[in-house]
Amino acid sequence: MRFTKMHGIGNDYVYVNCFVEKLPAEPAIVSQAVSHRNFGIGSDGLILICPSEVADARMRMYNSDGSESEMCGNGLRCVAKYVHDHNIAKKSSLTIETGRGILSVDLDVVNGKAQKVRVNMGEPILEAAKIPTTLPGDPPVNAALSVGGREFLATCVSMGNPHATVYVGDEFFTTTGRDLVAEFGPLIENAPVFPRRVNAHFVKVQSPNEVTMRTWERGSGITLACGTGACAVCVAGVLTGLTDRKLLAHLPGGDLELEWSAADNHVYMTGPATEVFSGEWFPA
Ligand SMILES: N[C@@H](CCC[C@H](N)C(=O)O)C(=O)O
Repeated sequence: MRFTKMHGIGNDYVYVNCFVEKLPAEPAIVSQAVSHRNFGIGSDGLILICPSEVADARMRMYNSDGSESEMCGNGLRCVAKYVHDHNIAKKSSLTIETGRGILSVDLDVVNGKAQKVRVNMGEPILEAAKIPTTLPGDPPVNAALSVGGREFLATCVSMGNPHATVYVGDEFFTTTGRDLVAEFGPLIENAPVFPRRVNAHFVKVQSPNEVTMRTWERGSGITLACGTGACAVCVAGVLTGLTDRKLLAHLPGGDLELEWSAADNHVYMTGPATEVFSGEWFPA
């Protein structure tokens, strides 16, 4: 199976061009196999770039545990770059069909290659039942969430996929010794109040326009970045009153620029997309 390895600020996926390539097995099985960092290619999951009847291309994304997600922000920027750079649609404005509908993307093209990508991520989903979560509130803002003997205040948003943001102190950003994101991330992901699990974001506010965040992703664990997560953190910051509508998010793999627009209620995400290498994978 021919593939291309790409990443958005370190959130790395194996991309397969399904305009020309056929998967050798079910995507869930392929995702688990290729994602393995020792026995596979090594990635946070698998992303399929497929033909679409309603957009320039369609994205399907699978986490490293094989589960399919509705959306992937870093993946979407990479899909747009691939569609442009590999001549599927040589346009600087593209539409991509995702699990949450058709999203539009603008590319910053330098020497014929897309570098920075701006995505209109659509409106955040704020009804608890649609996120989905059983925490109180539409949406739940600073809702009490007790896991592993610790109390968090969770603000929940869906960007097509479910996110919970908790504001924490410096102890969650030290990775030597006890890693609290590795400890509490899976407990939040699998808490019974999230019937379809959740992506968990641990956030420190630096200023009204700047945060530092670490993520435990549903189905993939700790990643270097989460694009939909950064969008959800932008929305959570406005809902809690902790940050403004325009936000610079520092993630372990790099920075993303976010805006929750008051004009159209859509969230905009801007960041880089990088192609690393292409190859051929031989299924066992
Ligand atoms: N890394 C992604 C999100 C990938 C999907 C997520 N783990 C889920 O299951 O919802 C991003 O950049 O948004």
